[in-house]
Amino acid sequence: MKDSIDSHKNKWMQLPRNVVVGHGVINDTGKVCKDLKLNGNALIVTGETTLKAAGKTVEVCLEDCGFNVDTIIIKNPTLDEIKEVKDRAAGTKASFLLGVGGGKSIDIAKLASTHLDIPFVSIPTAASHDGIVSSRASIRRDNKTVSETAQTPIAVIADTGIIAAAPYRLLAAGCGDIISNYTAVRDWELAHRLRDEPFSEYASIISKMTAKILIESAGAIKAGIEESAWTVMKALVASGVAMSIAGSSRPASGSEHKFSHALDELAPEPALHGEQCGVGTIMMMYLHGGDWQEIRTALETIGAPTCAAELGIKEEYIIKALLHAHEIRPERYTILGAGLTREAAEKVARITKVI
Ligand SMILES: NC(=O)c1ccc[n+]([C@@H]2O[C@H](COP(=O)([O-])OP(=O)(O)OC[C@H]3O[C@@H](n4cnc5c(N)ncnc54)[C@H](O)[C@@H]3O)[C@@H](O)[C@H]2O)c1
Ligand SMILES: O=P(O)(O)OC[C@@H](O)CO
Ligand SMILES: [Zn+2]
Repeated sequence: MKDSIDSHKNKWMQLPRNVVVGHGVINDTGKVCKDLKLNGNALIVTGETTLKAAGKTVEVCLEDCGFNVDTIIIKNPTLDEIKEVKDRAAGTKASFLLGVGGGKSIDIAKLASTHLDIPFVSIPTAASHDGIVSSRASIRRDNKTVSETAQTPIAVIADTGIIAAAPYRLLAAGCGDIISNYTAVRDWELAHRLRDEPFSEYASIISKMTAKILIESAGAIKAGIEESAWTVMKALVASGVAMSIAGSSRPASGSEHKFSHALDELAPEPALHGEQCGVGTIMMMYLHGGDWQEIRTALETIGAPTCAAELGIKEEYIIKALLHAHEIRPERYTILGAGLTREAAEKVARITKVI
């Protein structure tokens, strides 16, 4: 039989099996793991703060359900720390990992479990990033941020009580990470048109719609309100699913993420990932000729930073990051093209009131 073009098509999409969101659901961690037929030894990957916020509770829940539990404290998603987690998991014969914390704990657990070929459960303690369900891990390699393919968590347990009690700055940062989908999709469309890059209509629509719903809900996102944690968590899950459908971070990461990654490399004290991406979105939307004021107003309404001073980053680093952003993942084509001139970088930052 003659092969048709369609018979060559092959796509592998990974999505989580259980997504459990709600007040107090952290107490169901053991039950969720049993439901997934996980057993044996568990390794919790968490940070110092998030151990107190949720890691200890996860430990107790798992032990109550008969699991042997070990915990490792991590700081940054570097190759060294990922190796430490893998060695510890091998030493304790862990049969699954749990990432409990912000984006860094989750990315480390995600990538280490992928390398070990064991399942991983994602337990976010803050709605600060959209890596909660994605099949990507953003890690540091030679002081550069790289995006690696990783497995999707087998389950997500998002306790809105814990997330709402976390510092509000984290929730506002998560909104910045979602709003950045607007420019990420515009960049992707551009790369599709100019470079014939593969493009997923479904992933792009989910990604844009998620940002749109969040912008429309901006006025209702407030500190200490659990409903706000729900709204942002739903958006982060949807954005992660868009990345899993695309099989890349393209629907959620474009020129604004390059700007944020450049700040991570250049600024002495970078701000939160989502905060930097939000500010980057204002400027990249200006470059795209879109409604950058809408982005700025939404971030302002939410209480997320919109300028260098609010990020706590000196203006010179904003310009440096704009000048170097295109060098980050050069294979990912965006509106930054081959780079901005200093004059253009200063102009975009001034017009959009970032500096
Ligand atoms: N894999 C992906 O698809 C993806 C998507 C978006 C972001 N990321 C990555 O995620 C990271 C950003 O995530 P992040 O902003 O959460 O960073 P993070 O993990 O460093 O967390 C930020 C801070 O919040 C604190 N924190 C978290 N929960 C808390 C709580 N309940 N109470 C008090 N403090 C709490 C942490 O201790 C930390 O100091 C970056 O490395 C970024 O590249 C990955
Ligand atoms: O691939 P990167 O640029 O790390 O992006 C992943 C994530 O930050 C998207 O919100
Ligand atoms: Zn991001």
